[in-house]
Amino acid sequence: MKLQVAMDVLTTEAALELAGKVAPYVDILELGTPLIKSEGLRAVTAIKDAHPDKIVFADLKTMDAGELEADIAFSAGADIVTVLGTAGDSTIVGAVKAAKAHGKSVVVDLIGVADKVQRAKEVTALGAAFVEMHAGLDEQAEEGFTFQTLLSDGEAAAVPFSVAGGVNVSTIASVQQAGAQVAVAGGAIYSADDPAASAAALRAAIVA
Ligand SMILES: O=C(CO)[C@H](O)[C@H](O)COP(=O)(O)O
Repeated sequence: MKLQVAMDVLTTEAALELAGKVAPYVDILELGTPLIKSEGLRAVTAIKDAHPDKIVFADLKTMDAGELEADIAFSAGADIVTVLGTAGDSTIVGAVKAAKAHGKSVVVDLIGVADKVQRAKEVTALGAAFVEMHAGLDEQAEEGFTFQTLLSDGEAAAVPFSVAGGVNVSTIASVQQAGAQVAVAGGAIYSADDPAASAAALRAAIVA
């Protein structure tokens, strides 16, 4: 299982500093949606230039203009972009078309999708490399939220998936046991007093 850090920071400088600390322990460097909205795709280029050996993930959360948005992010250096599962099929197909043209990948983020299992199957058939079983920051704060649902949905969908939203050193083993290809950790790393130590602990919890 790969480890992805979600860099939900607001400046390119902060992202470069964080990536510099945690890169030895992670496989995928994610530029979070707030970072891309704040800094634009220049931040993607800066991270790829600094870490050409890492997979760079641009969390665009595209909802429309799939081909165009994916194309500009791949041109800026992204290896993976996200499209929302709530988008129409034509938006996902457009992003997949851009990915094929660049030799890159699309991940479909299932945040806010009521039936994640069904949509995961549909978007995989449309060409998504994998789906993200994702509970956003707001959903995590809602009463009744259970992390376990993300895992059971991933298992039930039986397609390649990542898990995002509440991954930490206590939960990462369950993510791997559920069969996820990627565990995404944001706050558990960037909010830690020592992000490198936190990333190292998450890496150590993954069974090779
Ligand atoms: O994409 C996101 C929010 O939309 C976050 O990056 C993702 O949910 C990570 O969450 P956490 O900080 O709980 O690990």
